[in-house]
Amino acid sequence: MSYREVTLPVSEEQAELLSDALMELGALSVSVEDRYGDTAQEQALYGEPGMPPPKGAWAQSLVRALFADEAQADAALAALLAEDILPDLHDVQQSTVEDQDWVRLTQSQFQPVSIADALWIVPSWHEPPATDVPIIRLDPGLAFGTGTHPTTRLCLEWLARQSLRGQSVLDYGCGSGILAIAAAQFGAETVVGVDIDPDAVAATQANAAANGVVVQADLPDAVRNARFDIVVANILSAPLKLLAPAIAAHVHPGGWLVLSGILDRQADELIAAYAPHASLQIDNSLDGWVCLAGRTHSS
Ligand SMILES: C[S@@+](CC[C@H](N)C(=O)[O-])C[C@H]1O[C@@H](n2cnc3c(N)ncnc32)[C@H](O)[C@@H]1O
Repeated sequence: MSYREVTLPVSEEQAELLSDALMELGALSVSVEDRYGDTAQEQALYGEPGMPPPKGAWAQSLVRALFADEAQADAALAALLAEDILPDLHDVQQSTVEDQDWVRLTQSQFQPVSIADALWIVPSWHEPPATDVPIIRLDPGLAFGTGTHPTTRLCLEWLARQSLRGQSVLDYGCGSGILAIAAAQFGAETVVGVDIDPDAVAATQANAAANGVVVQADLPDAVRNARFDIVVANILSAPLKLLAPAIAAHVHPGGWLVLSGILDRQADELIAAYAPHASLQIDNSLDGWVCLAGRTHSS
């Protein structure tokens, strides 16, 4: 069995109208994605404090609609033209999508990941490797962080190089809780994860419990006046810059601040934004991303 996929490049304003129209016209599913996803031009749609609320689509979006067959896809496109929702079929593409075991296919994309020979991240459907190093059991879910993304990996590698015994660690923007769980498994005494997304807070709580470690997960307000020996924040350049005073204020004087989610070309700007609070340097880079680390000023 196969399906017919129709792909339409659209502007932000058109994305919702077109998605609704495609569903009305019998699409089995419709998804909207960043036309420039996974490139240097990709856009984040976070609702950051002090910034406009998140939008429903990207400036240049791709709408993908799945139809039962080619005839239904053609009929839907004809209706969009007749209704003047589409001016022409110039940039519209169609392709055949073979039916597959989607669960198995998704699972096959998440293999066990080894971090610096110091940690394994293993999905629940895989046998854990025979190893002496800590293992995090983690499945992809609603919250970001499976260990496969370079920004997460860079933070995990930094944590793996530290001696965390007796240290307090804050994972700012904890997503799945992967960094917080790793810190706890590496021996940190107190570990807290905060996130503006309640789904991420719930995911961190569930993942920490599933891995048998104690991580306190909450919304950022819960740690308003708290300080830690180490703060790791894997967010993105724009929010990291905006939050510089707030994030830096969570680090004890002379403690470590580790920032990720930063493209190579954004490193200097971030180092400058944090200069009043900490002496950051590029710790490591991977696939165009850098991780910055440094100690906060002593007083
Ligand atoms: C790229 S994910 C990182 C997840 C995980 N820490 C990792 O390294 O894989 C960024 C996370 O930061 C959260 N986030 C974004 N802006 C934030 C903010 N202003 N305060 C707290 N969390 C934020 C997002 O909801 C998301 O879960």
